[in-house]
Amino acid sequence: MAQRGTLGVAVVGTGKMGADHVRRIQEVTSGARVAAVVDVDAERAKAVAARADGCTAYTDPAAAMAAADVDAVLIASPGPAHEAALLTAFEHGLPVLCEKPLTPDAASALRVLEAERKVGRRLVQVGFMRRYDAEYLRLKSLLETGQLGRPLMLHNRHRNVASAPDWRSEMLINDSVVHEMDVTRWLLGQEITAVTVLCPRPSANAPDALRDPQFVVFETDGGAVVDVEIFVNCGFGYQVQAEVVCERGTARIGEGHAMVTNMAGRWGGTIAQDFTERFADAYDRELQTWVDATRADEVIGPSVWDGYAVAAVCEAGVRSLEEGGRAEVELVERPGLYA
Ligand SMILES: NC(=O)c1ccc[n+]([C@@H]2O[C@H](COP(=O)([O-])OP(=O)(O)OC[C@H]3O[C@@H](n4cnc5c(N)ncnc54)[C@H](O)[C@@H]3O)[C@@H](O)[C@H]2O)c1
Ligand SMILES: O[C@H]1[C@H](O)[C@@H](O)[C@H](O)[C@@H](O)[C@H]1O
Repeated sequence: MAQRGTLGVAVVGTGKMGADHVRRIQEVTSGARVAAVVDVDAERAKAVAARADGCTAYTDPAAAMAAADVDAVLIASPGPAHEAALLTAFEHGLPVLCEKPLTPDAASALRVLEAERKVGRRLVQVGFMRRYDAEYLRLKSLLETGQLGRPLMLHNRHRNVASAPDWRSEMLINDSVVHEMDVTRWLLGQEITAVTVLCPRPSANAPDALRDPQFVVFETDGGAVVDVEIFVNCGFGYQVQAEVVCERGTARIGEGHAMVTNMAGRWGGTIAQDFTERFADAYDRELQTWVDATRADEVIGPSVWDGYAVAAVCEAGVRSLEEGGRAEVELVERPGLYA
């Protein structure tokens, strides 16, 4: 099939991620241009539009998606605004790269799933960027060789320097552990069936009433047990680490030892401070993959089913956090479109 010409992308939401994706499309990605930006904050949209040649600023996503020079949509507005933007994109038959989460809860994710099924073909790639990170890709390839035997356990650490002052305890699950939910399903090829959240004494550095850190345990339908330490006010850096324990060996990523320095009687290195630094390559690869696939009229990568399944796991996680104990995950039957 002939490849489409340069893809005109509308970026919806021009905050931290949206503005970074606009820069990426302009400076890093080939085969795409920013045709439109949308933000409910008109001044912000205008300021970001001014950085891209021939880009129009909008405040209404529907108006941008109706524009003749828009061929695809990148959604980087806050999670609660994703459903409306996705449904509008479906009305126009536009392919979408939607930042995580697909939507903030399983019911709305299911509505998006039903709407995409009505369209009759996949349109959405969900922005679970860790699937494009070089270290995670190496880990996945190693597991696929079968050399290590079957995976039994997966240990994860996910640390952020500091949370925003308005963070609530469930956001550690919905905004952060959401990535380990996707990574678990993708790396192991198994669904998560139950979640247990344990809360140690909160760090004195966490804002008032925030239960930080949390220790989250997943059980999977393949019999694996997965743990996640999530600590969003660790103070010292941004760290994402994973170790898979298999029958014949283990494999660990995320040590961040790309460069080790020796100086003044000490050895060491630096720790990334933020996800835009740690996952810069992953975001670049994610976006280029989406552009290339879209230009070839294909949709690959994390699907609406993945977004829905993770939303259901998040709900179980929040139930366990709020009510204590182990919460089971309920999923509808997987439709053929996502087989
Ligand atoms: N993949 C990752 O690692 C990663 C990292 C950070 C954020 N995210 C996700 O990216 C999305 C955006 O996060 P952010 O940190 O950039 O947020 P942000 O608050 O910095 O920016 C959001 C922007 O969207 C605008 N907005 C709000 N409602 C809108 C609507 N209905 N239509 C258009 N614009 C609207 C806001 O005015 C703001 O400019 C979220 O879904 C978030 O979870 C993903
Ligand atoms: O929204 C961000 C983002 O998703 C990061 O990738 C994650 O590490 C953070 O914990 C979260 O707050």
